Amino acid sequence: MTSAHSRHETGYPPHGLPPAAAAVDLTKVHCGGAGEVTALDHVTVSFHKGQFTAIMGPSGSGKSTLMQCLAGLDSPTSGSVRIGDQELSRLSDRQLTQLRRERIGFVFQAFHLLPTLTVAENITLPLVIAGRRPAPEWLDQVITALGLTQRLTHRPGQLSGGQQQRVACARALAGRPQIIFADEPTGNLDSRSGAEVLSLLTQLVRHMGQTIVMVTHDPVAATYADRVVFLADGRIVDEIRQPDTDQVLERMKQFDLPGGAPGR
Ligand SMILES: Nc1ncnc2c1ncn2[C@@H]1O[C@H](COP(=O)(O)OP(=O)(O)OP(=O)(O)O)[C@@H](O)[C@H]1O
Repeated sequence: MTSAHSRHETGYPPHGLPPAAAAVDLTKVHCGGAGEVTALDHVTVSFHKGQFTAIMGPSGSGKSTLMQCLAGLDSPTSGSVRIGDQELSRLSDRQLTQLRRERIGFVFQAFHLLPTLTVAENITLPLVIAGRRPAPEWLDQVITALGLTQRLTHRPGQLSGGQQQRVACARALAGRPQIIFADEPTGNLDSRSGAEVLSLLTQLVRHMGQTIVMVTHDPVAATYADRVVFLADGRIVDEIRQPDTDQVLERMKQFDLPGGAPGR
């Protein structure tokens, strides 16, 4: 197990390239009916280009909040977020929407496909909405990589859950995003379909240089990643590179122990 370099700093690229995404000293306080909740507490983390990172941690540890802030869907209370060389706080709402459309792909637990559209139409829909023209060669490459060539005229209802999630992955990739954020992408799939989707995500990283950040509760899913970052109580408490299931399970067990977030 590789411990984080310090409790506030983890994941700077060893090769000196700028990261695909980074949070620096990121704090997010949610103000709700029950008062203020510090969901992220001075988090500094970066995500290398061409790497697959999993984010894990107990329920309520801040995983979704971190992903939402990184993707520009939520704004930090303090600290900063960069996608590539672009700091998000400097952008107007309109520029942020444009950045999300052009540079970020999303995959969610629910596939969010439109049932009346074909697979091909679902894949290109975000591009069409954004007024962008799909690049045919790139689309071919994506569709082939995700094994969807024979499914393009099908409707989502004619596909299995795993196939539908592959369509959602193709849709996320269609605009050639710099980074894909995946929130529990296998949460609705049986283990075999989940493994298939995760293998395909891994292929996208290995062969197409895609950068992926995935939130997951599943230790097996996390082992497909190059690196697992652990959050507890809004802080990054550890990371494992080239994880195996035993290491991840062992680390997760510690969260159940009293004071179970060593590294803080
Ligand atoms: N909109 C909100 N308003 C108030 N509190 C919130 C809001 N969103 C999240 N929180 C709180 O912030 C903390 C972190 O939540 P977050 O959803 O980021 O955790 P998580 O690790 O993704 O949890 P889970 O694994 O259960 O999805 C929790 O205490 C949560 O209740």
